Amino acid sequence: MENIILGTAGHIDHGKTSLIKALTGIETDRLKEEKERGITIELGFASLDLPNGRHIGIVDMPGHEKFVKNMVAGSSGIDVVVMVIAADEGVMPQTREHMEICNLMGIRHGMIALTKTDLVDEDLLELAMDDIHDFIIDTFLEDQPIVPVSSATGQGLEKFLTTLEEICTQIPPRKFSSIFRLPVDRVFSMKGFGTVITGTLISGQVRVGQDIMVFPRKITSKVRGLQVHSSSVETAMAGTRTAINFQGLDREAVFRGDILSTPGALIESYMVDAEFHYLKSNAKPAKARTRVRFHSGTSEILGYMVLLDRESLLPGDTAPVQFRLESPVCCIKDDRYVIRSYSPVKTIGGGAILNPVSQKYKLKDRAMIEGLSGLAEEDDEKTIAYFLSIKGYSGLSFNALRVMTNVPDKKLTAALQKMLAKQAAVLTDKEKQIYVHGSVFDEFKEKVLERLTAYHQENPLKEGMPAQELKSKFQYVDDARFFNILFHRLEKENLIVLDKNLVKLSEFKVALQVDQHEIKEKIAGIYKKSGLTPPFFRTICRDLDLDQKTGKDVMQMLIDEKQVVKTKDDLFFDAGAVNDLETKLIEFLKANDKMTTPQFKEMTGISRKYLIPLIEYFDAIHLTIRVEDHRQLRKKPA
Ligand SMILES: Nc1nc2c(ncn2[C@@H]2O[C@H](COP(=O)(O)OP(=O)(O)OP(=O)(O)O)[C@@H](O)[C@H]2O)c(=O)[nH]1
Repeated sequence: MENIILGTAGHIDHGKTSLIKALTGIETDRLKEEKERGITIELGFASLDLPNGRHIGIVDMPGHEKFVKNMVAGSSGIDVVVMVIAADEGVMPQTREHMEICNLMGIRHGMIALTKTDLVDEDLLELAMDDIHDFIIDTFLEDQPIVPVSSATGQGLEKFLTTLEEICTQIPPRKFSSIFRLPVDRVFSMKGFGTVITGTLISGQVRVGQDIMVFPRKITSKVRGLQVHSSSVETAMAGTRTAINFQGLDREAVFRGDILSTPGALIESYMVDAEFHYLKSNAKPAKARTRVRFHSGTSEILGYMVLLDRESLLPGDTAPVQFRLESPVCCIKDDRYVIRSYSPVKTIGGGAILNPVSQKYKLKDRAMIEGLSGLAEEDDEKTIAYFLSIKGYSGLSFNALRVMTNVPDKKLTAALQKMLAKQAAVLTDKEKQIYVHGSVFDEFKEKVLERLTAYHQENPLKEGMPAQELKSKFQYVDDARFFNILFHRLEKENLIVLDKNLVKLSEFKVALQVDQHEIKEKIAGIYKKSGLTPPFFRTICRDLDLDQKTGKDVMQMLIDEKQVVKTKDDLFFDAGAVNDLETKLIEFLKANDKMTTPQFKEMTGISRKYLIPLIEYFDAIHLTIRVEDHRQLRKKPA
C-alpha cells in the first residue's frame, strides 16, 4: 500500500489543528507565536494510522489569509484534502481560496469535515450543510462526503476515519518522475545531528549515503540519516513526508523554497512556460503582462506573467503563458503552480508547467508557442519530439529530457529507442547522451548536399571538397563530433563519399585524371593548328576522351581568355586565325565596298561548312551586315 499525504484546508479558526489533534494526539501548532496567538502560521506535520493499517502523512495548513503562501507550499505533493468548514460560520473567504488553490494544484480527492458541530443546533447544522452543497458544485469535492464532527466532544470522529479510509482506497498511484525531488519545508539543526531538512518527497527516492544537491544554490552534501513518519529508514520513497539529516551542511545555507535533488539533475531557469487557468472569481481580464507572485513547490518568486497567444485573458479562461522570474526556479514539466497577484495579494490562477526551461520568444517562434498547448496531452513521443525540435542543432541530453518531459526513465529510454529506430531522433553524442530531432538531420542533409552540388559545379575538375572547408560552412553546428556523426550518416545513406579528407556527392565523377591546364593547352593547340578548318568540338572531346561537361568548362575558359572564338553550335576557331581573317576582310571591304559569298570563299579557300559560320560570326559581332546577297561593313570606314 502506498503512502498517502493528506492536507487540511479551510478558513482560519475553523478547527483544522484541533481536528488533527483529536485524531492523532499531535499538536501541529508548534511555534511559540502560533500557540500564543492560537493560529497556525507554519505548516504543521503529523501522521495517522488508519484502522486498515494504512499510513497517512498529514500536512496541516494555515487558514489565515496572510499565510496562504505557506498553504500553497504545503499543497504540493498532497493526495487528499480535508476541507474543514466550521458549522457556526459556514463557507468563508479562505474556504473559497483554498478550494481554488487545491483545484489549481491538481488535487482530485478529498472530503469535507463539518467541524464544531457541538456549537450549533440542528437547524444551523442543516443551514451549513446547504451552504456547503452549493459551494462544492463544479469543484473536485462535488459528490464527496461531508462528515459532521466535533473535536471538542469527539462526536463523528469514527465516521470521519472510516470515510477517509474509503476515500484513500480510491486514490490511484501517482505518476512519479524518476528524479529525486524534495522541496524544502523546514531547515533546523538538532543537537548532535547537525542540519535537518524536512519536506514532502514529491518524486524519485533517496537513500542514506547518497549525494544530494540543493537547488538552485547548487550546494552539495551527503545524506547521513533519513526519517519517515518518525522512524529511521534506509530509503525514502516518493509520496512520503521525509526528514533528512545531512553531513556537513550549513543550516544557514538552505531555505524553504529550495529544492533537494541529485547533483546536476535539475535545471534552473528564469523563464518557464505554462498552461494558466485564470480564476472565474477575478473581476477584470488579465493584461498581456502582469506582475505576479509565482508559487511552486515551497517557493514564492516575484516576476511577470506574459500572455503568449493573446492580448488579454478573461476570468474563467485558460491560455499559454510565460513567467519571467526575478530568481531562478527548478521546475519539471507538469509541476503545478499557483499565481497570486502582486498587490493586493490574492490567488488569481495557476496550472501546470509546460516548458520548465524556456526562452524569450520572437515573432518567428509562433509554431513553438502553438506547440506548447499540445504538451498538456500525455503523449511521450510527441513531447520529446517537441522539445528536441525547439532545441535544433544543440539537441538535448537525456538528463535535460527527464526535466523537460517528466517521463520516467524507463519509459523515456524506450521512447527514445523507438524514435532512433525510425529516425525521428538522432543520437549525436553517445557519451553525453545527446539527442537531436530527426528533422535537424534532414535539414543538415539538404544543406550539405546543396553545398556539395554548388562546389562540384564551380570545380568540375576537382575530385571533391576538402572536409574542413565544408565544415567551415556550418559554423552553427559547433560540436565537431555532432558534425561528424551527421556526416557519416550521409555516407551510410550513400549520398556522399568521404575519401582522403575530400567529400563529394556519390554521383559526382571527375571525367579526367589529367589536370585542367594540360587539357586546355591541348585543345588550344588543336585549334591553333587547324586554323580556319577546325574539327567539331565533339570530335575533339571524343579524341581526348573528355566528358562533355569537362570539355565545355575548359572551352568556356578558352573563350574567356580569348584564345578561341565561338561561332555556331559546335564550331570554334583559333582566335588568331579569325583575327587575321578579320583584318583581310576589312581591307577587302574598304577597297571594294561589298563582298559576295563566292568572293569570301575565294579569299579564304575554305568550304561552306566553315565559311557560313564565319560570315555569320562577323555579322553577329556587328562588323558586317548583309545587304541582299552580299556583305558590307556595318560602319562606313572613317
Ligand atoms: N467547541 C469547539 N471548538 C473547537 C472545535 N474545533 C476547534 N475549536 C476551537 O476553535 C479555535 C480554532 O481552532 P484551530 O484548530 O486552531 O483552528 P485552525 O483552523 O487550525 O486555525 P488556523 O490553523 O489558524 O487556520 C480553537 O480555539 C479551538 O479550540 C470544535 O469541534 N468544537
